[in-house]
Amino acid sequence: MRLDGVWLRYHRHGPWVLRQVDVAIGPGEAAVVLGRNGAGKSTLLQLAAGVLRPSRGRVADRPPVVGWVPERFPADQPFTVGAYLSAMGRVAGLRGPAADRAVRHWVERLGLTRFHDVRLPRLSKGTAQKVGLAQALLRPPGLLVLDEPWEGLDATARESVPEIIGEVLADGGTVLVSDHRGETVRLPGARHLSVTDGTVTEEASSGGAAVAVVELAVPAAGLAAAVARLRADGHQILRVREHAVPPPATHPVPASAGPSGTGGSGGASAAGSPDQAGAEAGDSARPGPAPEVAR
Ligand SMILES: Nc1ncnc2c1ncn2[C@@H]1O[C@H](COP(=O)(O)OP(=O)(O)OP(=O)(O)O)[C@@H](O)[C@H]1O
Repeated sequence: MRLDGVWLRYHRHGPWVLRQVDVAIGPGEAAVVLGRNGAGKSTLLQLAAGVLRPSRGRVADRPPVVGWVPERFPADQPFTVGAYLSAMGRVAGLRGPAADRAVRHWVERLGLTRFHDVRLPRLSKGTAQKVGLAQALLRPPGLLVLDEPWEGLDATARESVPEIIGEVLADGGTVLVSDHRGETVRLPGARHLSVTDGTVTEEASSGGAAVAVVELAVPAAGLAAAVARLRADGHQILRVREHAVPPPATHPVPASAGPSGTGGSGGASAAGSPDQAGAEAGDSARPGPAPEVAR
């Protein structure tokens, strides 16, 4: 699918949120949309999914089946989980046994069985998010668009998101996912699109490229915000640890200083243990003593 010269503003005389966006993502490709809060990530995703229409330009070659997972599942609806998913299956064009099978499959896979007869407004945020994920997958999507899919999910469900994305890609689907926390380190093959000042640029993939490890100290009270900001800027958080007193400052090591200075092993360890990332980010960022956390 392609966004050709797409511009978007929400009101006729309002500010442009996105300007001249030209992006093409092919079958079997995943792209992660990065950017600060309010940068325009959700807007870009909604344009791709067809929830919003461009003010200028066009979206072309959108696959016929689109799975759309909004950042916040609209749980204020008087249906049970089972009834809602069955209805969404019908909306997606599934009929009879095919709809029942799809609902059963995703309810079981996402651990929703015991919530089948529970009404949506009574669900916790995380469980409601899983229902939002399930409805997008009832028919195998040619395009899966996920807005911050990790938000509010429990650890098990978080693990299943990259798995599900991998399956959609393996079936030739296209995946677009926004991530202000940098959790998409779990999608190593994905392209990275950065939204800044209304424009979208593609970041060079760091796959295979040398990385450097920078140690920095931040005030404990501002840890969560600092971690979020660094991730939003596309940096990988390898580890967070607490110090009773600020550690002594060290000087930057020149890139030519050899393996211990270039951080080659740090990059490898980040790639080797990314699954710890984010699941505990909120925990490690809370005030109070925290164990050393690998990320
Ligand atoms: N329905 C709307 N009407 C008017 N302005 C909107 C609307 N939705 C979003 N905006 C504005 O568009 C800009 C981009 O918002 P968007 O939600 O796309 O950002 P985002 O990068 O997804 O942010 P976040 O990470 O906080 O979800 C913001 O300035 C926001 O206030």
